[in-house]
Amino acid sequence: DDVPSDVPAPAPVGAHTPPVGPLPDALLDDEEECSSSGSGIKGACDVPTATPSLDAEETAKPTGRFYCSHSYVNRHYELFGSLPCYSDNPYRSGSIGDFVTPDLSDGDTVPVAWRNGGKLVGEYAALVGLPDGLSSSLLSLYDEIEQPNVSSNPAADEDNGRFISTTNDQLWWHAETSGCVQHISPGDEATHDAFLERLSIGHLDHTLRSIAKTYELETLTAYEVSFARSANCSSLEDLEVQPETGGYAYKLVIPLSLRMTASMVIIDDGKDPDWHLSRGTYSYQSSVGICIGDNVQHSIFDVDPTGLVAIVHLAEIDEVNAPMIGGMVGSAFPLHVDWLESQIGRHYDIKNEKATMSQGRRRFHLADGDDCPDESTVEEQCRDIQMRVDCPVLCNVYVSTQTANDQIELFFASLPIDDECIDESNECSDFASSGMCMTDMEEMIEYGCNWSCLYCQVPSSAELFSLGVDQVFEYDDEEGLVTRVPSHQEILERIDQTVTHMIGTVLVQDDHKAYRISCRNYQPQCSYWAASGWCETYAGWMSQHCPAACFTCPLADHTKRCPVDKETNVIQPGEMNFMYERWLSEAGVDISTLSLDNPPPTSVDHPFGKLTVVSSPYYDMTRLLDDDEDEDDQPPLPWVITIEDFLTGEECDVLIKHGSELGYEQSTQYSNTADVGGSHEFIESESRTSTNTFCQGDCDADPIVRGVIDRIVEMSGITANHYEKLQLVRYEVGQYYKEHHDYASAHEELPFGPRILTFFLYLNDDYEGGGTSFNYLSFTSNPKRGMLLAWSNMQSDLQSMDDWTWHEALTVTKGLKYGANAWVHLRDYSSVPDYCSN
Ligand SMILES: O=C(O)CCC(=O)C(=O)O
Ligand SMILES: [Fe+2]
Repeated sequence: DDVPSDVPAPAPVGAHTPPVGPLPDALLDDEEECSSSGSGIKGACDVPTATPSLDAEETAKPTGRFYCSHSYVNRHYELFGSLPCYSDNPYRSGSIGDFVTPDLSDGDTVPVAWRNGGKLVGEYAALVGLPDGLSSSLLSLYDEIEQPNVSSNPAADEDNGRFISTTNDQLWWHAETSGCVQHISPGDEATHDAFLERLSIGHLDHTLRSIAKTYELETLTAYEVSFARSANCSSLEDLEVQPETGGYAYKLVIPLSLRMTASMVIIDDGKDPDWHLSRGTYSYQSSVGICIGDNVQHSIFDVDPTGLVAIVHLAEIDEVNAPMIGGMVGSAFPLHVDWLESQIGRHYDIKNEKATMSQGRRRFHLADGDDCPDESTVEEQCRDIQMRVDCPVLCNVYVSTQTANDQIELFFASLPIDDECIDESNECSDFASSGMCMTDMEEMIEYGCNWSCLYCQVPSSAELFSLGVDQVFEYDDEEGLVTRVPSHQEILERIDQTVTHMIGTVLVQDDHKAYRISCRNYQPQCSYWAASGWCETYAGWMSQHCPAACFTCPLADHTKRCPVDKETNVIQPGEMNFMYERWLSEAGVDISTLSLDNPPPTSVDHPFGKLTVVSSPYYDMTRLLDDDEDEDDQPPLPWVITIEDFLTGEECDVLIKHGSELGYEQSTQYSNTADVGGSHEFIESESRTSTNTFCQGDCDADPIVRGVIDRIVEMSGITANHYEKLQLVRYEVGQYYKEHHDYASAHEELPFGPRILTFFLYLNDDYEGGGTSFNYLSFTSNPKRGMLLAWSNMQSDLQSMDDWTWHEALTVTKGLKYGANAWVHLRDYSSVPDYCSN
């Protein structure tokens, strides 16, 4: 064998420290001849045998057909050694020469570079010895894409690629890139995963580790993968340039099915119009891949219509290069920057098992933009790359949050099936979705709702369990509340910790039983906020909206989060009527003599205005009852009273003015059904078509408004902290508020308690219709500007709502109606935080 045995070796990676400094002169020499014969793998010229010596570069003077020299470099241009290349490139005349590789075994990584006129080119390229199983593992995957489909229907071009759905539920994107190369890349993340799984079967992690060592990278992530076919290439057309990432992004090309003639060119820059003539080519060998890095122009060219390679894009992803890589949208799997960042530090594990896949890939949760099309047109529209970037969830590009539940599902799957765990009533799922598993655990157990409530000793239902809504990475912090923006990594860690908390505590510990259905993330930004410290800063609010991310499941229950203190009730049972009786006595009526036989007068002068008794417990109710109704079954009649001129005209005008300034909005109604977390919604409803606003800010601070509130306080004897802000209402012609009650049972469980009284104020009267009608009391008010209408919403015993005081605001038939509600609560209202208010 003519080949000197001391040709510099592809030394085991990391086995030496490369010398630093300028290139030795010897390497700047011009072409040298290859020394004749031998039995190299190329047949034409012997390939130097690899040996681990680094001292012999000067003696490595290949002769014969080797005519250029090239160097091993790392990414700092430090010299490792040199290898000859040979001159008789059969396809290109005038090229400097082809690179010749030694035999590489699995894990050997040889950084390579051509040298041209003393200049090193192709700075970040390396040959990589591949594990034996890798090609066959990937080929088997390619076979599953129904090859005939690929080869008989070449896709037109990049923009007109097409999706191929395979029988095993994979989705591939098949497009022809410039020239003659067809790319077949995963069309969704599940397929992407399948590809990575095959890579891991082939021990890709081992290869990646070698590459990472060669380039002195901490980590490598296989962020994009595809198959490439060189179909009908007749010239060097498929020129690509790796982006400039400072040495952190690479692509590894793995030969799968090639003839000896299939080649790849690597060149230095695109400035030379004859670039393809100026640099050498590299011919593939079966178990050697080529890793191409920054700024390296390269191309598959020519001659092998069946040529097939796999391309694995690798990067040490960080905040700097993620946007650069992410900017190169161009496959069916758009490289969203957020997605890339979320893969930081991810590496393929050495184990072949699927279970270790989680080591290699970060589950990623991305939200769709606002303008995504509806489902029906998705298939067509999602062929557009931009659409796939903008609507990744809709287009099924990235893993949806549901799969953050993978671990949870595994957890459930690992549990024994508990046959005892059943529902004994069909109503259980409704109970569960209304939050009763949390608030009424004893009843739910009695009903036998163990399954729906996940109460079983071993909660064996992944189906019902949820971490809540999809989590996102972005938060538009308009109010500037976030003091520290969390990194994606931190957000993902928070999601992981949430899963761990669920599996380790919530789903297994008895004291968390009640919260298994309700402990969720109710907002998409929960993990973001939690990672930024909000569980501490905004503890109460977060425990309502994000109990899962804050690990505060028991506080999902508002009775725990917002305790009710009945000791602070402003009136005691039986005292409800005292207020009205005091009014009468203030108007000179002797209330001690009042009885059914001696009812109060219907009209008296009160210091605050002309007082009319519309209804009182001393009035006869029989006229209000149907024939079949018995008086004894009915609660006593309530007090309903009007006081004319309670407000001055000026006060009315000021309130109307403030209402207009604040802006009236479509009114809502309070929903009595709680969501799973025990919160109640305000819903727009057909039964309330008017608009309203709340008197806050300038309105509430206005001395004239304060005067009105002081008067109501004096009149009621209940201090201002028990009132909601005045609700200013406005009805246009045709608007109304259908029969309803101001009492809301859900308020009983809230810190401020139910609305015991309503003071309704009429602010104008230049309209028609619009009276307030109490159908059970056969009374409809006759609106007068400045008039107060006062009634009780609860019976005097404070045990239940007063059914007599259902009421409605009749349709306004002409003009505009303005009014105001002052609602009085049983307990303090003003200091109750928002997160305890519904
Ligand atoms: O506008 C009215 O007359 C009554 C309004 C009312 O009942 C309410 O807003 O709750
Ligand atoms: Fe009302």
